[in-house]
Amino acid sequence: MEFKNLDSCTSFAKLRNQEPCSVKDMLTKERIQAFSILEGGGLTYNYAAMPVTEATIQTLQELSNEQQLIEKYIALLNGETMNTGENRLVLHQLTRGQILNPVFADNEDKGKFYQGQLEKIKEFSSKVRKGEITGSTGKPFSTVVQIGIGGSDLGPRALYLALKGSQDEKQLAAKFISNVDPDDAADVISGLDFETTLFILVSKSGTTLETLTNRDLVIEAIKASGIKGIDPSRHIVAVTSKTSPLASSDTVLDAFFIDDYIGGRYSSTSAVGGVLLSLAFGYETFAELLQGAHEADKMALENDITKNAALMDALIGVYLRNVLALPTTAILPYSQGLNRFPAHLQQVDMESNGKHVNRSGEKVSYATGPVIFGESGTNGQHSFYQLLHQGTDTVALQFIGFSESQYGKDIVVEGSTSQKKLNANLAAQIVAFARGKDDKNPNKQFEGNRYSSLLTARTLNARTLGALLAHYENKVMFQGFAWNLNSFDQEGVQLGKILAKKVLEGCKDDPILKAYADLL
Ligand SMILES: O=P(O)(O)OC[C@H]1O[C@H](O)[C@H](O)[C@@H](O)[C@@H]1O
Repeated sequence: MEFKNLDSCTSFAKLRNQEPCSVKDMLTKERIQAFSILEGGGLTYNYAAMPVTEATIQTLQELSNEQQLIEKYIALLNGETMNTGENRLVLHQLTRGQILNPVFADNEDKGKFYQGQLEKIKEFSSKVRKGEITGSTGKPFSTVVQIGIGGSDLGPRALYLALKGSQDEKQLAAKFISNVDPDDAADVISGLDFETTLFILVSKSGTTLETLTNRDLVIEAIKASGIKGIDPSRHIVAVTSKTSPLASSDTVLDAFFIDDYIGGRYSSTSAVGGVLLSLAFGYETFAELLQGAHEADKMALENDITKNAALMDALIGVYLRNVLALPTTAILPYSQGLNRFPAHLQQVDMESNGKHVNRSGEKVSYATGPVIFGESGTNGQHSFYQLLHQGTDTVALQFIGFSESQYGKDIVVEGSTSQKKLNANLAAQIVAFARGKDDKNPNKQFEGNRYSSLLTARTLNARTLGALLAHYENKVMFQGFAWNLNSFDQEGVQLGKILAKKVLEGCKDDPILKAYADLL
């Protein structure tokens, strides 16, 4: 396997020399049908409104071959040390099922280890949901609160919100405490009945300041509640690494484990998301989510880019970033359930590929990960779409849509249901962005040629959600390979943490830090 920079690829030079095309006149019914890829898990990726021709696609295929994107994915699945910065394997796909060879590390079969944790989650969540495991005063649990930050919060939270509307059976309510701002915890705690609340303390490292602080805050609040006989340790479970300080703690009801080979932002399909989702919706729902993700992971092995949605999305993304020089990507789900999904993808994408050096630590001379932002539609239309339509920057657009709503509670107003109105808006936006509109008045002129892709499924459920999650994780992975980055470490978040510690220690010898600290 060869690791080389994007700008040393002959296929990339070829791509740059091709005449860019405009989607303005290209969008036809035939193209919409043809430029579509079935992804596992009931998901379809459509790239008809992306500025690519058959020639572009051919060259992107050459780039995929030249950068050995599939070979690198295979190596990752087979347990090669792809996270070179931290000298770790990268095994999040294995949390949803084994695809290739068994992977051995730390003297164990890692697939079996993750499976073992799943079994444990299944049993525990079932007992809690049946009331066989209760709080310390004997009442069954009815609420779970996840305490965690970054990958231990964003993914699980986004997935929980996405599935809340697709379940009609018994649900345990879930809430989240992440920020070290005490108002976050205070707000959540104020509405809780501690006797029926189970806290899930999630920290892979077991050392994250925010999470440990919030744990202590919660324990103090439980103690201060004055509830007779309440024991905080019977209301907390931990999700962490076996070696973390939280694991050895006798202050928790139970502990579930992940390991160093699951990056925080890729941990939603491990115990980090599994405990919460299984408690809230039942283990079967979590298993369906894993199944959807596993199906998409398997599809991502396809060499032919016209049959591999995540790979195609990744390569078109590279084209937009490195040939058309677009700095930003907007994630636009036309689904209220996905309203925190863009926030999760910000971490997945920007923490993975927001890097300026390659795997060998050399500075690269091309653009890497884009800025990601997003909001659910149609809300976003009434906010930032003005810039998307008529601003001076072209933003790469990624729409997500579903034919059916989750709750199915809908009425016909003026001849159409709300779901129809939602999807009519989505279709209209894609066409408006691509085609634009001529007008004599420059203020009302839409240039068009603004590119978008569309991920669709019949409805947002556990399986399609799992596939959607895997789609983006795999897209980011392929882009990291194409850019020759290590997408699996995150050194860039360290400096601020270290300086914050210095501030807490009294700033010692740094007058600038002290000046800022004194402002607050
Ligand atoms: O799960 P934890 O070890 O508490 O880590 C929580 C978060 O901390 C760091 O800031 C990392 O940048 C994130 O990738 C991680 O998800």
